[in-house]
Amino acid sequence: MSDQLRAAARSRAEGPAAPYDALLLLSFGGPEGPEDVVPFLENVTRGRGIPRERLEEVGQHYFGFGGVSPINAQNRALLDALRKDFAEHGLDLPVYWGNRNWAPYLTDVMREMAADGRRRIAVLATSAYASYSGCRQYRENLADALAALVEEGVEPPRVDKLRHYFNHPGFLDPMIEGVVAALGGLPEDVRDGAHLAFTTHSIPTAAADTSGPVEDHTGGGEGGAYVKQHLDAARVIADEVAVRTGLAHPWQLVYQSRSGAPHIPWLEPDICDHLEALHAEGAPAVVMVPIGFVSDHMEVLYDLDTEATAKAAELGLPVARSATVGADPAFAGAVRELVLERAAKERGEAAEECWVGTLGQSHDLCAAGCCPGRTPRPAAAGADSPYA
Ligand SMILES: CC1=C(CCC(=O)O)c2cc3nc(cc4[nH]c(cc5[nH]c(cc1n2)c(C)c5CCC(=O)O)c(CCC(=O)O)c4C)C(CCC(=O)O)=C3C
Ligand SMILES: [Fe+2]
Repeated sequence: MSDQLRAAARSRAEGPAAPYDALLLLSFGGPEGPEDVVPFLENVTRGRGIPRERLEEVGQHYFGFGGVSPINAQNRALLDALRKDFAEHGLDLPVYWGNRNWAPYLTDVMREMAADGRRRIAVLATSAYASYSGCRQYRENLADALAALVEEGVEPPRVDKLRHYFNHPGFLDPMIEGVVAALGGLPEDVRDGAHLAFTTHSIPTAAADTSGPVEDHTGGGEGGAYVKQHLDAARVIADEVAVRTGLAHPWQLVYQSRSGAPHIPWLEPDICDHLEALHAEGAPAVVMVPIGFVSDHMEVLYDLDTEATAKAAELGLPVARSATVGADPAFAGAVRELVLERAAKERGEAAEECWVGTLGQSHDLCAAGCCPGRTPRPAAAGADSPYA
């Protein structure tokens, strides 16, 4: 009997997600009250050289929201959406949730999964693009969690990280809808001339240059896979919005939420400087499109909805901010497709590719040297993983 036949039989017997027996939603985490803010920021910035003043400033963003980050509520809503979508599609796959920087902590959830008998886990990170912060750092966190289990004498489950989904239609469709809706919410006299400002997290240009697989690395701050992937997603959204509205809105990729020391170059321009420049050249309105983020967390609610929106008001420039995917059913469906696609491949079956834009389907397994950190550390779920 061919391997292909055997795999198909196994999928029928064990379910379409086989060999996976669980999905783990892996996210950033955030404080749930004022007393959590400082320890959370210490978790995030341990050993990362963020200036004290920047930390105090960011702490104020959280205190301004009662010390509660919106990110955990967003992830709970996504968990519900995933469970609902899986149930509706007859996919019997338990979904767990763990974070890098706050409870429920990844290591605790991994221990719980092992105790529940989960042996082969598909991992969805709440970051759609390649970069150290958005990919390898999560893989290092997975390695740390597996190491903790080994230390405790627990057999570590196998973890596979699902591919980057920046160019998956289920990630882009809700944002296309969102931009069309945001344009519709602008005053009629400025709507047609509105610019689209696609925005994402700034990262050090050195990290951008070495983002993605080694063959995508660039020099001189040109941006590597991180910038390329964002440009690809932005172009798909802008083109589709043009089809939907019948107007080609001018667009640009810009950055936000810079931290780090001022003498270290980070990706620019900043969204606030961009709003100023657009205003100076006579743009009548701007839609800020947070393509770099999966949900309405603090980077979106503070840096865009509070800070950049205040900047625009000061300039007298009408702005709107379009929706992130959050718990949109289309995104939940995309996650299901990503799990089933990878499961099929792991069974040795052919899986249909699903992507839009020009870059093609992202790799399943990060090769050695992908998105390196400043100091080499063990990372799971990649070709250089010390785990099975
Ligand atoms: C690429 C990227 C994403 C997108 C991909 C992804 O989502 O993973 C992201 C997401 C997020 N970043 C977040 C929060 C923070 N990020 C910080 C610091 C940093 N982020 C960086 C990069 C990214 N960050 C970098 C290079 C630093 C410098 C320090 C370092 O090199 O590690 C700091 C320290 C203070 C500051 O300087 O801002 C905080 C508090 C939250 C939670 C929000 C909430 O609570 O709702 C989320 C989702
Ligand atoms: Fe961040």
